[in-house]
This record gives sequence, C-alpha cells and structure tokens, in this order.
Amino acid sequence: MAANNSDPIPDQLGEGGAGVKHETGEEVGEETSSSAAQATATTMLPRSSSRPQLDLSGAAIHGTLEDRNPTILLPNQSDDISHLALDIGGSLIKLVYFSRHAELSTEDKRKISTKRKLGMFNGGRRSYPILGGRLHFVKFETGKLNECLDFISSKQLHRGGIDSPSWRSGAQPDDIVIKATGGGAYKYADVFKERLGVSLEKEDEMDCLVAGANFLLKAIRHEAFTHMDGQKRYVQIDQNDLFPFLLVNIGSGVSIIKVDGHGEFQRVSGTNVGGGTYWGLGKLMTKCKSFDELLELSQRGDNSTMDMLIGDIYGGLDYSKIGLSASTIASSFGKIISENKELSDYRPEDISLSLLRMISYNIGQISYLNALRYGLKRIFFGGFFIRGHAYTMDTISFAVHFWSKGEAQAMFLRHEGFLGALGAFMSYEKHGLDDLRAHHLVERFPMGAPYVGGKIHGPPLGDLNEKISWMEKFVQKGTQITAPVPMGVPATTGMGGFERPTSKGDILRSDASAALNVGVLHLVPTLDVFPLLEDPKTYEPNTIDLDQDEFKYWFKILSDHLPDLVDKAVASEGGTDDAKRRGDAFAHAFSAHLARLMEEPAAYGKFGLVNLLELREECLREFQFVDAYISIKQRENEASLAVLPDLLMELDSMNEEARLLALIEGVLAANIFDWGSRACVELYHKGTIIEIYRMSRKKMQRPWRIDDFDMFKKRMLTDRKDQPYKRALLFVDNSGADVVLGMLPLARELLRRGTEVVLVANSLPALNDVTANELPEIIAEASKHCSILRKAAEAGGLIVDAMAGIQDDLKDEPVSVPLMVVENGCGSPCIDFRQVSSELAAAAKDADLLILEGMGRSLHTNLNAHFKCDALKLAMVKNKRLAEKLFNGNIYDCICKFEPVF
Ligand SMILES: Nc1ncnc2c1ncn2[C@@H]1O[C@H](COP(=O)(O)OP(=O)(O)O)[C@@H](O)[C@H]1O
Ligand SMILES: CC(C)(COP(=O)(O)O)[C@@H](O)C(=O)NCCC(=O)O
Ligand SMILES: [Mn+2]
Repeated sequence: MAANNSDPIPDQLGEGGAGVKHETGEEVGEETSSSAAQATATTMLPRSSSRPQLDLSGAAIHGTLEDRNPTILLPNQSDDISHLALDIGGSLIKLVYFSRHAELSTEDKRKISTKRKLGMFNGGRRSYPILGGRLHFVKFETGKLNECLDFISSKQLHRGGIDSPSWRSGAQPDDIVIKATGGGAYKYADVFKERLGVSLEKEDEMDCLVAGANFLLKAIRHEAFTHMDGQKRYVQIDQNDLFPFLLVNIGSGVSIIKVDGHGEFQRVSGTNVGGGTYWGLGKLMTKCKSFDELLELSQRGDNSTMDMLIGDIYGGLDYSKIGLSASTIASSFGKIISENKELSDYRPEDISLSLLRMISYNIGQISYLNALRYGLKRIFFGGFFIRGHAYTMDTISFAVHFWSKGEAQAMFLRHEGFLGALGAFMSYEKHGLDDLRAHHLVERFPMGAPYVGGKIHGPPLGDLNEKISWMEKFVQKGTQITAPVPMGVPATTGMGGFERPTSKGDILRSDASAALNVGVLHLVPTLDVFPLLEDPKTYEPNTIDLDQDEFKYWFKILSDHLPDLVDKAVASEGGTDDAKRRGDAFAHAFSAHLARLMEEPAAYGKFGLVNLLELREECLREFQFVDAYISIKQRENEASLAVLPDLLMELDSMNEEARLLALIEGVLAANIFDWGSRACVELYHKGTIIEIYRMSRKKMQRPWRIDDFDMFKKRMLTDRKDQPYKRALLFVDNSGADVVLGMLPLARELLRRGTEVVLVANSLPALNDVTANELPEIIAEASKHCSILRKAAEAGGLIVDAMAGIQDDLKDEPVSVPLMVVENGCGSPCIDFRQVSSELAAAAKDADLLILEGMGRSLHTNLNAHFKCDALKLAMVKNKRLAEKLFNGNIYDCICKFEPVF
C-alpha cells in the first residue's frame, strides 16, 4: 500500500461502538471532577518535518547477535534510494544492503482517537510505520568477485531490489551510483561498470570505519562486549563517555585509529601483520582450503611443539627476575630452529595455533602501546580476522590486559567485519543517523536471512515456504556445525608472563551457522523510553538474571510447553496441513534458539526473561501464527462479560472501603487465568471459568505475600481523598476474567473518582494477554451494563454512538473523565520500559498513578523498577520456583506492592 502522507483524521469515527445501549441506572460518583474531564494532554511528539533521504529512524538488528553481523531493519525507509554499499577489501567484500517491505499503516480508529486525545496528531504529517526494511550484511571472498556480482544482480540490489519501482519499470541502471570503500572500490570499479552498469562512488576507508563503529556504538544496545576467559560480557556504552577510544580494525592488515568524536579521528598506526598474514601463512603451511578450516584446526593445537618457551631456554625454570613464567612464549616458532624436522613433521593444528597466538598477541601488544601513547582506556577491535572466535578474542584481551596491567580494556563488536561497509552505507545521508538511539532498536530473532555470499544465500525475505525449508535444512546443518570441537589441552603454553587464555573457542560457529540469522536489529522510531522511569540509565527490566542455572530451568519450562503451544497455534490457523508444517517449523526454530542459548546464554546479547518470552512470540509470528490463543481469549471474554453485571452490582452494594479491598482482591484473584503457567493450565481442567474465579477469590487471604493495601487505601480514601489521581495508567495483562472481572472494575472505580484511566495493553498478542486492539470491543460490551464505563469510554473516543439523537438526550449528564486505550509497543508477556510505544510515552506525561498487573509485567520484570509517580504492582505468583526465589513464598501467593512518591 502506498504511504499515506496526509494523516487524515476522520471527524466521524464511525461505527466503533455500534449498538451501545445507554443506561441510566448508575450515577457517576460525586468525586468526578469536570476539570479532570478535560482529558487531553497537549504534548506533541517531536517529529522532524523533513525526513532524511535515508530514514534510519527505528533501525533494528536482523542477524544473529552472537554472530557478529546481524542484519539491521529500517522500518521507515520509504524513499527510493540506492540500497547498497560495499567495502571491497583485500580478502573479503562486504555488502550492506537494504531490503524494504511494504507495511500497512496500522492506524485504526482506536489509535486515531486516542492519539487525538493525547495531542499526538499534527495533521499533514504521516504517521509511522509506513514502509519498513532491513539492513542486511553479506560477505564474499574478494577472489570470488563474480559471485558477489551475481548476488547483486540476482537480487537487483543496485536497482533498489526486485521490489523497487525502478526495477519494475525496467529503468536502466546506467546512472546508478553505489557507495563503495576499500581498495577494491578503485581496483574493481571497471568491473562493476561493465557487469552491472553502475558507478562506484568512493568513500574514504577510514571515514567509513569510524562512521560504522560510531553508529554501532551509539545505536545498538548490545553491540560491544568484552571477552575474557571464555566469558562474553556485553557493555552498555554511555554516549557521554564514549570518546576518545582506539579503534583497531584487523582485516588483511591492521589499522589503528584514535577516534575523538563523530567524524573526528586520526589513523595513528597500523601493522602489516594482520588477518592476511595468519590466513596466508596458515594456508601455505597447513594446506587448509578455507580460513575457517584453519581457525578450527587451531582449536585442537598445542603450540608448545613449535614455540620456544621461557622454560625451553631456562631448563624448565621461570625467568622470575623479569616476571616471565616457564610457559611464556619466548619466541614464536623458535623451537623449530633446533629441531631437524620438515614442515610435514609438524601437526597443522599446532602450526595454526602458533600462528594465531603470534599474530593475536602482537596485535594486542601494538594496540596497547598505541592506547598508552594517547592515554586511551578503551580499545575496540573490529575486522573479520576476529571472526567471533573466542580464543582470538581471549588472546587479544589477555595481551591488552597484561601489558596495560588492567588499565586498558579490549572490546569487540558484533558487527566486527562490517564497519567499513556500514559507514559507506551511512554516507548516503549522514544526518539520518543523528536521531537514532538505542531505544529505537529492537532485537528480533528471525530465522533465515542471507549473511554470507557464495552458496548459502538464504531464502528471499518474506517467502515463508522457502524460509521454512531453508530453516529446516539449516537446523540440520547447524547442529553438525555447532557441535563442540574436542580440545587437546596443551599444558605448557603461555606468553608474556601471564597464563594462556583458558578458552580455545571450543565452538567455531561457521559462516553457515551465522547464516541462521536468529537475531536481528529492527529500527523502530515509534519507540520511546518510558518517561516515568525514575532513572532509565540504571533501569533493569529483569528481576532475576537469566544465568546458566536459571536458563536451564526455563529451557525445561518452555520445552515442556512447546507441544501444547504448537497444537494451539496450529488449531488457531484452522489445523490445515500448511498450519501443521508451519507449526513444525516454529517448534524447530524455537528449539534451535533454546539449544543455542543453553549452550551460551549470552549468545544473543544480554538476554533476560523478557527477551526469552518475547522470542517465543516472535518465533510464532515469524511462521505467521497471528494469535495462538485467540479462541481461548474469546471464550473467556464472553464468559466473564456474562457475569460482569452481577459483579458490578455486588461491588456497588459495598461501602467504599470494602469495595476498594474487593476490587484489589478481584484483580489478584482473576490473575489466575494465565495460559503461560503450567500450574494454572492444570487447574482449568477442574472447573468452569467462573468456578475457578470464585474459588480463587475465596482463597484470597490477607496479609498477602507483599501487602501494601492499607497504604494504598489510605492514599485513596483518607490522605488525599479530595485530590484523586489525575491520570492512571493501568497495564493490563490477560484476557477474560483477568481484564473483565479484575482490571475493568478497578478502572471503573478510578473513573468514578475522577481519575482519567488509560488501559495499556500489548500491541501484539502474547499468550492469552489482551491486546490494545481487542480492548475497545470488550469495553463496548462491558459498557452495555455500566454507564460509568460507557460515558468514560465515549469521552475517551472508544465508543462513538452513531445516533446523535441519543447524545442529545444525554446532554445534561455530567461529563465523564475519559477511559482510553493505548498500546504498549510490545508483543511479550513482560515489559521493558526502555522501549515502549510513543503513544504510551505520550499518555504517561500526565499520569500520576501506574498500576502494573500480572506476573510478567510486575514480577518477572519491574518488581524492582522505580517510577517518578505512584506505582501499584499487583500479581498472583503462579510459579512455585519464582515464589520461593523472590519471597520465600508459595505458589498462588499474591503481591500488592504500593510505591508512592511522597
Ligand atoms: N571466510 C573468510 N575468508 C577469508 N578470510 C577470512 C574469512 N573469515 C575471516 N577472515 C579473516 O579476515 C581477514 C579479512 O578481514 P576484513 O575485515 O574483511 O579485511 P579486508 O577488508 O582487508 O578484506 C582475512 O585476512 C582473514 O584473516
Ligand atoms: C508467562 C507468564 C509470565 C505470564 O504470566 P502473567 O503475566 O499473565 O501473569 C507466566 O505464566 C509464567 O511465568 N509462566 C511460566 C512458568 C510456569 O509455567 O509456571
Ligand atoms: Mn499474561
């Protein structure tokens, strides 16, 4: 669909609440304040009026995280620009290209109305997202330039991709100019002109390296990491504390650049002993046919058979006077001199390891010396020599750490080899980068996107069929490739007076394995940091760290849940053969992710439960399961709506105090309807929805495990009775009883007290969570039995009565504060407040109360989060282990945590 640039805001919102009956049986509470009823915030979202040619707003990674070069998604790129940039190096050609995919604008009536209420429309400008796309990263060996040209040609990348208008109109590419960097941009310019008809516009290599590195460090949350003793640790870079740093790009040769800012840098040194040296000498000495083969050999090597160690010179003793241990390498390959052996007498494994150590230590040492020269503490290493190889990174880190006595730190980048190509890509329109922040980037983990050139190109994006079979093939291949490589542990190696690195990179993920683009970076400009977070810098969504032990537990939980989930997903798509095939592919894909994470929990960046639970939902979406729990949700909504009138009557017969308690109890009790909890799902076989709800209510016994109810009651009914909250954001959780019998009655109570209520719900389905799109219908139904809800929903634009006559009849009724719905920007059972929808961020500006409901949003995540306004966290703990771990409590304990800001 074509982009709609004009944001037409219909004056008539049409039939959104058709058929709503007006009732007169209820009075809006006397506390209703009419000023509170003027519910529109005036906040306007900052939007640039002119958009960059290359719209990087909302970029996101698409590629394995562990795999160094995830593809990046640009959801808002809409102009017809050149979509390809190249870095043609001495060894490898790196391509960064943009593939776009049309995305229908998802502006529905609810959103339009809410945005208008929140003051978020500025007519005439288009809303996001319009067109999306991803940045892909692909590499080829420079010696196989033809493969690269074929690849570009087959995907018509030089003409903006096969879907581009220029391609469809059959336009000739004669005047197409592609940005390129690296020596090959000069050397092969003629070949590109001849074969593809395009001109290469040369960009300076150093400019590009620096621009690429700066972009990655600024915009991608888990781009940089340290690697010591086999342990990868992601480092969140503080932009205010980034410069200056040393950038060491280890390609064929090595460039050492001091970076002082954006576009401010100096190439301070370099060395000709680099990746080309390792691969060149290695090829000569071992007869290896590929770089990966050589690297893999090193993992089984023992360099003490070749390297002369201090112990060899000192008769097995340390040279302790100058701090060198017996196992220190005194001279790389030095032992060979005294031996009467031929090359063939040495093990290729040992040769490869000696070479790798020699070169890595040397680069580490030169880098350290340059860091020392300029007083720099941080050294970022890029270039394809590193190849995500644990031992190489450990070796470099050890050298930097040892020589600097811990003063300097070596860091690595996931997109290690693509800095130059990325920089060239960015040079199309440099200012496109300026607005991009880490919160615009969301990690996604799709299966299947091209990464390496040559034979494995991956399926065309969006072609589900190809994706499924490619993924199945990959899973088979990936398992072979990623099997641990047995390690011989050489006891006597070492260098420079410090112990040898412990990690030898027991697993070498091959390029093919990296082609399983399980992690991807999406750029989403509509995401914002939640403005009510007390301190976004220290905010950590996850309550418990997903370490190896914790991951093991979740591995089992999620694996056990998988067959049932697949059944539900397949049924939700009609149970067809196609759905079954997709169901299998989903199960494969998700299991492959779990297996990978089990192997290395840090494989996909710093990964918490919030990410893990979202990963499952993302996997479902990838195989086009729109909403696995749809029928369960509908059934539970209907059953709950049927008993809502009785519940409301019962509540209305109570005094204020009893009612508030009953409401909170009701929320906690109804949170039992959670299809993500094994224990709860077992309960559902034992009774109807209403029976379970009643049983759950009956069991509510105070004090709850955390019980701040009295404090909340005091705030509501005593201390500031005359000052109701102005706006409450209610983060709702599950469909059915949870939202209908729990949260809606609570919302109603707030509304009748004059508090505007914004129901915040998921943008996308996750388990049985209610979504923002589903809420208006539920509210419309509930409103049939409740005039408080009805008037508030009308005031909030959720229900529009088409019959103007009825509106006239109601003219004299008090105006209600509005009830609104906003989406949270997530499709997970948890919430990460660093990345929420701009709609929610806008709604938050005037809020003075947050109510987080459910285990995902208020226990797994955000239990320890602090906000700038009062917060109430309500949940039933439906998992035994979590209850024990967090509170030394029991399953079905309840939490009512009130955190007022005084
Ligand atoms: N598949 C591969 N083929 C060749 N070299 C590789 C491969 N993977 C990693 N390398 C290493 O990466 C180096 C090239 O790194 P790169 O950053 O692409 O530099 P350049 O721009 O000089 O080609 C090679 O010299 C080699 O050490
Ligand atoms: C996925 C959930 C966080 C959803 O809980 P909710 O937010 O709906 O209260 C929860 O069901 C959960 O942690 N389940 C997995 C553990 C289990 O089966 O006990
Ligand atoms: Mn839920």
